[in-house]
Amino acid sequence: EEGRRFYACSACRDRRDCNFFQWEDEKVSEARLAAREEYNRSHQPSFTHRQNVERYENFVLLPLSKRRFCQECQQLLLPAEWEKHSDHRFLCDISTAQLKSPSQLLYPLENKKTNAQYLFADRSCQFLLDLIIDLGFRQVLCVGTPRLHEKIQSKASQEEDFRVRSLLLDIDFRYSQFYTEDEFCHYNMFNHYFFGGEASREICRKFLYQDNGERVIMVTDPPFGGLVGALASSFKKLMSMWKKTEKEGHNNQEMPVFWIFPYFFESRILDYFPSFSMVDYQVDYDNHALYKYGKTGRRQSPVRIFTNLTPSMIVLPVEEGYRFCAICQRYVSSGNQHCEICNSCTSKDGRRWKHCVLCKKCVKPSWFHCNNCNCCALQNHTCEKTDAGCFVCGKAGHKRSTCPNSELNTFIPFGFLMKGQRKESLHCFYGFLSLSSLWHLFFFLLVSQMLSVIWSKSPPCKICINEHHINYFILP
Ligand SMILES: C[S@@+](CC[C@H](N)C(=O)[O-])C[C@H]1O[C@@H](n2cnc3c(N)ncnc32)[C@H](O)[C@@H]1O
Ligand SMILES: [Zn+2]
Ligand SMILES: [Zn+2]
Ligand SMILES: [Zn+2]
Ligand SMILES: [Zn+2]
Ligand SMILES: [Zn+2]
Repeated sequence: EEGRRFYACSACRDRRDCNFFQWEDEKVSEARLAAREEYNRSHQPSFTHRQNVERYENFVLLPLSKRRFCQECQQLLLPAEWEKHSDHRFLCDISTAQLKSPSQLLYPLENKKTNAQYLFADRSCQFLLDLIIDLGFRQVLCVGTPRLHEKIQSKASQEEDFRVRSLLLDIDFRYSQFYTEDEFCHYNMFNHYFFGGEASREICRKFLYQDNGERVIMVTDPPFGGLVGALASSFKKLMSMWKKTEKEGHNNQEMPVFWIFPYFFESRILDYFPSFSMVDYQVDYDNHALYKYGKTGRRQSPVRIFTNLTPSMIVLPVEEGYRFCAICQRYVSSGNQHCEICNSCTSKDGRRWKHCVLCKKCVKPSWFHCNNCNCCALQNHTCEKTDAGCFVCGKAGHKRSTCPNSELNTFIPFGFLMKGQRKESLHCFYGFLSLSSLWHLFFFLLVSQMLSVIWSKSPPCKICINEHHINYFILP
């Protein structure tokens, strides 16, 4: 049952996007190392960040009629380069306003697991910025939040008395065409890696040190398919970078953080950050199909803000139906009723939850208590027989939801077993494959036949929002 440890690409997390693979204890031959180096050299972006900054400086000097953007290469073009892109689709007359909104100009890399670029709807982006300003923050470290960064940057360049500054850390190198080295660092948030080396890390460190780090907040919105553990480890490193600033008298403080993530990851995030709590605010996006329309006709989003700031400080818009619960001392969504027995506003998804006396907790409105399973579940669920053992590891005495071995045996396509994947991956397609019994293999073949028919029309996974699989398990 022991897994074998290996290295793979943390940024892509899909072998179709990046096939790097190496056993932990593998000896790699000189020839293979050289081939790898060569591959890396030939796959560098065509321009460095520095070159891109210089190109941008030249670009803004051009008259409107000479400003082109190649949509196929996702690149600003200087007149000398037009020829090379003549049979590509391109945009003309790129205005200063367009240059200040790169997230509108660039197409979102949303199909790839790697980027999962879901951009904030303006309503949510404005809400975040207003909140940040009202809380008195002046430096915003934007980790994978290009749209928030862009809003801050363009306000700062237009309004003289706007004092907020921001630095974007993101894996999407296309942004290096629009921002200087002080405004954008090419960064992998799954392993805390600065592609620009020590100089780039130093820019980040300096940014966190401004004002003695007193008014810094980090706002991050990672791809939802990513491992919480890997993200948490990187965020802890960023937080400890901040902690090293010499702040008088508050050495035990944590850097304030907004981590934007779906509500069903709450327990995973709290495992790593016990000081965090979930805010009821529903974060909206422009470009994904995840939303369901609620009874009120308003879109319901499962995405929330997790923060280490005191909940009562996070004021949510009353005009959108949020209200303050005086007992819980926090703003909650309109449907979230205070339960007298739990003594808390217990809803996680915005709907009104109901209390189950037998489970001793509040549950989703669509759930009923099942005497077989001894817990609440959907009416038409299939009972998990306790004597059949756990769904994940097969051992008796617990169910898959509490399986202590669920980190094991997660199957990665093309035949590699990976240890270290955690429970949250189990809801996904690949996690499904991991359950290594023949029965599951058979069932998988059956389902994949069905899937191939409906594949093109299949909705995104309700849980992690990736589009290429459907969730099979609904987490409790
Ligand atoms: C869910 S989107 C969030 C965008 C945000 N809602 C906004 O509108 O500004 C995820 C962002 O993280 C970035 N990203 C994806 N993988 C990353 C990685 N390994 N390291 C750093 N950034 C990454 C993407 O390029 C994208 O900008
Ligand atoms: Zn082109
Ligand atoms: Zn309450
Ligand atoms: Zn209750
Ligand atoms: Zn119950
Ligand atoms: Zn049951």
